[in-house]
Amino acid sequence: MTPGARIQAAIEILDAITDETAAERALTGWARRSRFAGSKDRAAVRDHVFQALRCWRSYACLGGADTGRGRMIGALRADDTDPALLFTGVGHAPAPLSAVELTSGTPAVTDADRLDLQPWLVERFQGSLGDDAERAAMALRARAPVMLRVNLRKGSVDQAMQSLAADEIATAPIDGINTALQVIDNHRKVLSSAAFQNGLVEFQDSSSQKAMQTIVLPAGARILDYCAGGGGKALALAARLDATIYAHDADPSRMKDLPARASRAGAQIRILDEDAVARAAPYDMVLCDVPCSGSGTWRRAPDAKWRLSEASLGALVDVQSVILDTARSLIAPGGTLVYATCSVLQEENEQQIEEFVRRHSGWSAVSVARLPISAVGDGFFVAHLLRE
Ligand SMILES: C[S@@+](CC[C@H](N)C(=O)[O-])C[C@H]1O[C@@H](n2cnc3c(N)ncnc32)[C@H](O)[C@@H]1O
Repeated sequence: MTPGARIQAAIEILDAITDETAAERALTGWARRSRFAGSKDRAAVRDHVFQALRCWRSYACLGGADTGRGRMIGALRADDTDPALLFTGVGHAPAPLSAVELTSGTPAVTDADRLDLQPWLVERFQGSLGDDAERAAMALRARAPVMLRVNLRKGSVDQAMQSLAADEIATAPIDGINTALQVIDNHRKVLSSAAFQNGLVEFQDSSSQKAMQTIVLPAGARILDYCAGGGGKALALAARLDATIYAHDADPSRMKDLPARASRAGAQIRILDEDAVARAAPYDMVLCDVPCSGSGTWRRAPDAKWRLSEASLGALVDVQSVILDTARSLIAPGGTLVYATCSVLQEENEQQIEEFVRRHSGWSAVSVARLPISAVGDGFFVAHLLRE
């Protein structure tokens, strides 16, 4: 496909997303209809679509229209590229710019347009992040880094870097996180690399790695990952701690890849259903990596930034507090409840912790940490609650 044809494909997919089709579904639908597109074409079209989703409002301003076409015109202008170079009408490229399109389009002015946030969320985002709000919102407008966690049970960071390099994947260590490697080049080769296949590396954002490193427990401790999902956090704990690790999720299908991931990593993780969770209680530590708005990770899943509503945020906050209250009863005296979100919003973070401590006597927050959205990590929140 020519660069222009890729833009035209992105325009069509963005229009489908505007019509309420989920981004992944719109991309898959296009790929299925476009057998002529090679893997590089598909990757390039996906990149266009995801970048336009990150900058949905500001690109529409720059392009002068709230449409897929307007957004792709805006995307090129944001990149200091003259859209006329690609909107040629030749082959499968988009039609040339009309007289109106040539003169319309202005830089974003309102906070919602400039920061690429929903208008109702701007104040809450600013209230939650204070002086960091502008920088954080801008960081969410750019592509996320690709991060790996080195499984130190399988080898050192140097060995991981060498093994990945042998598969033509360039990586760089991250200061202050002794397991994190940023993929600099060829990230699409990681899945088939020897280092990944042998369990020496796993995909995991550096903030999640850092948050899991705050958990220190003696050998033999019993840990429950209560919202295990794909098991990324449980695997990070298994790689560091000589503990017995259990995993549970209200939706067991979310854990379907966990046995294979654990076996690659050489880790033992026992999956428990709801009854088994209660039978195996109490635990020394229960990790609640709760469902959340994902606002710290919106550059990875940018459509979630536009799907969140005040009502759905409120429902998430309710689910989070129910999970906290349930997990509390599973913890042994002297044990810890670790609460984590990949959100930067106070109502999902500090406020949840304050309200939990207010609701339940005998519990105290012994540490609360916010990890910022940065060039090397997602926004993350982790709090340790001690059962006295
Ligand atoms: C943020 S994700 C977990 C991600 C996972 N820890 C990881 O590292 O890959 C939240 C998970 O919580 C699960 N969940 C939602 N409500 C729950 C509940 N009431 N009890 C337990 N798990 C729940 C969801 O199915 C989802 O898999």
